[in-house]
Amino acid sequence: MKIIRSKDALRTLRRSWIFNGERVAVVPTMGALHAGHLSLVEEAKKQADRVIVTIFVNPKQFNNPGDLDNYPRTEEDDAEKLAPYGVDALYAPTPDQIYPEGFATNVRVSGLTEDLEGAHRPGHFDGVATVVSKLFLQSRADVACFGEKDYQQMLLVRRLSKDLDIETEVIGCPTVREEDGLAMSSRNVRLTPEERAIAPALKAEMDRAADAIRRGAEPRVVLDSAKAQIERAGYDAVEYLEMRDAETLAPVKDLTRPARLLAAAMLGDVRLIDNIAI
Ligand SMILES: Nc1ncnc2c1ncn2[C@@H]1O[C@H](COP(=O)(O)OP(=O)(O)OP(=O)(O)O)[C@@H](O)[C@H]1O
Ligand SMILES: CC(C)(CO)[C@@H](O)C(=O)[O-]
Ligand code: BAL
Repeated sequence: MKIIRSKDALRTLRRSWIFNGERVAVVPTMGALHAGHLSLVEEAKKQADRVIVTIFVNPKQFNNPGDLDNYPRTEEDDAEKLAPYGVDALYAPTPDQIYPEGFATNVRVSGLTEDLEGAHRPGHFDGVATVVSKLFLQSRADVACFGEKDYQQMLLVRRLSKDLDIETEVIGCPTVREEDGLAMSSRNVRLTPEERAIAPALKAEMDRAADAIRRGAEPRVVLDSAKAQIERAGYDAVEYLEMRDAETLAPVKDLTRPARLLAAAMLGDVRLIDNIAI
């Protein structure tokens, strides 16, 4: 696996692959890799001949400076984790390769990003859209794998790729979970043992709520009661727990179209998100 720091080196490598008619996949990450990321790498291997994993902790998408400072950075371990997966290149650019002196462009996807995560993390999705546009254009990959764990992010990336005529197809991959149902996330390592024991309550209550709604209970009542249960289990605050159209994320009141439950909640100073199909 080659470790690449510059966009020029990435371009040279990609050109040699394209010259041989090989398909290229990219898996964008912020590092601190876990089994969720590795499932994206496995899907990328199925989709293409060559796989690039990117690691870049993107300052532009952190709305909270403490979160950026505390974000785990474990590049050596990450490279070791990737080694058995037959990844061709690890692209871990220096910041100037993404945001050179004078950088002044902002990519914003409207509509999809204004609510849910967008409402609670101002500026976050502009940062994601901007960096993902750059990673797509620098890698010129045929496909990119994104996790459903960050469902709103996956939809916005799909939208921007279509809107900007970027020829990178966005593939969504299912959320990988711990045995007790907690969605794997790089931020989970910041939970104390007590918080880690409480953490599965979020998914458990979402499952219970989804069952009740499928059986015909009134969604608003079910979701309000699920929020209260999550807080009773020990979460500090549920920021949102909503039922939305699975494609547009518009609010929905019934199950006439595929829908999704999406939630974000604070546990101590760690913010966890999750979503499930309903
Ligand atoms: N549990 C998971 N299952 C499937 N994909 C995942 C999972 N966790 C993260 N991903 C995906 O991996 C990619 C990189 O995500 P990222 O590096 O932010 O990891 P993360 O664990 O989501 O970290 P964070 O703590 O920032 O949420 C994204 O496409 C994300 O959706
Ligand atoms: C897509 C991404 C790598 C952009 O920085 C990030 O938001 C993430 O890790 O999900
Ligand atoms: N996993 C999405 C990136 C973020 O939370 O900043």
